[in-house]
Amino acid sequence: MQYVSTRGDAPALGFSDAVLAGLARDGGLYVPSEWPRFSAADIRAMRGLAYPDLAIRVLTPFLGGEIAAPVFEKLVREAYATFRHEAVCPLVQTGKNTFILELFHGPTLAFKDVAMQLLARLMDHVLSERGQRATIVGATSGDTGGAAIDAFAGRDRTDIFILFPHGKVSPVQQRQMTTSSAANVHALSVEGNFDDCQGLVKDMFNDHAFRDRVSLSGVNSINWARIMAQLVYYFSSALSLGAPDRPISFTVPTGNFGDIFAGYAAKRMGLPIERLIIATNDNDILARTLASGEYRTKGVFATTSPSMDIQVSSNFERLLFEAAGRDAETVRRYMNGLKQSGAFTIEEDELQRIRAEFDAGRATVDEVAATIRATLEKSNYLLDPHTAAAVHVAAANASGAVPMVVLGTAHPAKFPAAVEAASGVTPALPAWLGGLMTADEKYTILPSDLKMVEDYVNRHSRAAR
Ligand SMILES: Cc1ncc(COP(=O)(O)O)c(C=O)c1O
Ligand SMILES: N[C@@H](CCOP(=O)(O)O)C(=O)O
Repeated sequence: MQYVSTRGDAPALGFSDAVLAGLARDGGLYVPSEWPRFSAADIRAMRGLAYPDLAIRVLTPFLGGEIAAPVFEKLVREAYATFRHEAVCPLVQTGKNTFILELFHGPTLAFKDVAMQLLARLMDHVLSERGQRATIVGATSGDTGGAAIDAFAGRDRTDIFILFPHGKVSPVQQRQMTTSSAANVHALSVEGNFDDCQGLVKDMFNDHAFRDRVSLSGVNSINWARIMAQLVYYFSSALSLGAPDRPISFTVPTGNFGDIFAGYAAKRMGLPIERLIIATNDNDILARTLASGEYRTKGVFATTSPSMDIQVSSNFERLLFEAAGRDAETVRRYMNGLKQSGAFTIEEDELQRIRAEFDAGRATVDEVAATIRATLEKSNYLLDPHTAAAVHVAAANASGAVPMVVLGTAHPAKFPAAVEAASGVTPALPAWLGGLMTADEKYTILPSDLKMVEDYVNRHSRAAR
């Protein structure tokens, strides 16, 4: 198994190199050179597997034989032992044919833990084998940062630098990034929005001299291993609802398009997914794009679901690559348009291919609040605002006959102010996170300036040469 760049101008890499590379050197994103396929019989044989065993079965084809089976099994088992629910990602029924896939039972109460706990262990393993160190950079609108810091804190082979938008994440999210006492953790509060943070991270990767000097690696969903780990829970939930003998639809609260792209990947691997529904908040660029064919950025609005306050949705590039029949030149043209004028128009046949798999909808701040309230009243289930956006969009798109699984991406206690305002209930943090809100914070405020961020990273990275 090799990994190829969506922009076609970077060398194809094996699994370990693709994981360490993060972003390809041509600015593109790595995807597998071909999608592994499971037959219906293969999928049927996965029924009843515990989550770690399922992960081993589903993910092994992506490794290209580069990680020995017993090593990979150990890393997977350790990663999911950090979760506080025996099922790892349990499925909860909230309506006649509607379900919430709870992805927030990991250490930081967000779906990011599912991939990050495995990615940190994989990177550590590859770096140890090679006797190398790496500098990790990541951009976050709130959840990726905390999950990455938890997973990488104290690891000797990596220093981690997380860029978050100053004053635009929830207090719980901020503290999950700023209260780590590990010496290898650096929380950087950037004067800008998430798109600025993500732009800085991509610019660091595209500055090849800097990239090589500090041995740069990334933990955002630009890193293929993030998407790979996230596709396992599409299998686990579909299997428990009757796959491969029954189709399932998924609605996914979407920002950077990583989580829903994992669903697309699962479908390409043979999982019978009927519809993939993109749910956005007021930052509805993806819903507008599916409706009009034009991807056009406009200002970012601050909402009650801050982790989805995104305009430049990185992983949409991976979908464009597939929709264009893996034509890297088309992707380069679209991405140049985005860089130069903040917009591009998708060719009609490619748009039709995207619409054949995906629907999209939007939930406003008021609709999110109403959904939190109504779901508590009807189903006695307390949603976080991101999951609520998806529940709202799912209701408008459900067919009734096909089970609809909504991805529950965060625990409501990460967003107590919004949840309380909507429902009157203040969700409590689990006891094991009890000290979070009183621990000392440590972070550095930086302007949204590439040179200043690179200088900071250079001075604090142990991998810098
Ligand atoms: C709670 C929550 N829901 C949804 C999303 C959107 O996921 P993605 O960026 O993979 O589309 C995020 C951020 O990634 C998030 O933190
Ligand atoms: N919503 C994310 C934004 C970064 O997304 P990623 O999946 O590319 O890491 C966040 O919470 O940080």
